Amino acid sequence: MAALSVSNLSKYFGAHVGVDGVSFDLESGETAVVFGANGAGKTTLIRMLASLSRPSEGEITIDDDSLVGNAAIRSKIGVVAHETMLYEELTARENLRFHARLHGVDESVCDDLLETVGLAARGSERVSGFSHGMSKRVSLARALVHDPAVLLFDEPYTGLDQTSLSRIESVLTDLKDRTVFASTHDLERGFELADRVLFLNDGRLVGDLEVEAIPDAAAVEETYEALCRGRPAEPAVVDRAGPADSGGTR
Ligand SMILES: Nc1ncnc2c1ncn2[C@@H]1O[C@H](COP(=O)(O)OP(=O)(O)OP(=O)(O)O)[C@@H](O)[C@H]1O
Repeated sequence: MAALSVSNLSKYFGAHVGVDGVSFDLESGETAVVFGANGAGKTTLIRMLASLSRPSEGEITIDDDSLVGNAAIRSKIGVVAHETMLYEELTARENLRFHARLHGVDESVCDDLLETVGLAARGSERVSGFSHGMSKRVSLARALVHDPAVLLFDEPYTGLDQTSLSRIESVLTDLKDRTVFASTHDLERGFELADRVLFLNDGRLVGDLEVEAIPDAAAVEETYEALCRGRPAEPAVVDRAGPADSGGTR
């Protein structure tokens, strides 16, 4: 049974297609990184998985239960989105405790998580005074409060100071037993983190490769370009998504 299953998922913005017939399964404990050019559909895809946006078509299941419109299943997901979605006037600890109460979780996990993201000493400070990197770390801690089966992270490494970057990188590395789905432009770090790399182009999944099929981080871009041209990448790789022009129905 796949931990996260996405079937023929599409999102239309009027006549414009943001995500087009995307399908993939993630096994429990797998980390997948989605890579694609600007406008390829990464954020749109993650927002649908995070229930922040309703799919136009298709299905998302977590442990075989349908996600859309199902609050109980939504709680199996932790989300770090572009917007940190924190309460700016609350302290870091209060933000985490609020989330713990929402999910009926023992609040004692909050201090452990602040420690995990390197903010134990700043827990009593209001988030409004935090840098972008610190807010992102609080957002990551909050996403983990309810011990979700699946963590979604949109652009974990973008716009961060070095301290936040190293800390987030190390937390994600330590989450290796969890199912993680992240988008990134950071090929080097994304490659280090991933078991699987999904390639999006113009909303379509043009490749879905085990990381072992890609020689190194430098080859990710080259692989992407080959897949966008509709060719199998070199060296020979398994492209489970099929040819680039196989999309969903409209
Ligand atoms: N709310 C919206 N209304 C209309 N079009 C949208 C909306 N959100 C996204 N799009 C379009 O959908 C496509 C996919 O956008 P998306 O933001 O998901 O791409 P992305 O891969 O995350 O890009 P980036 O790397 O720049 O963040 C783009 O063409 C974008 O302009």
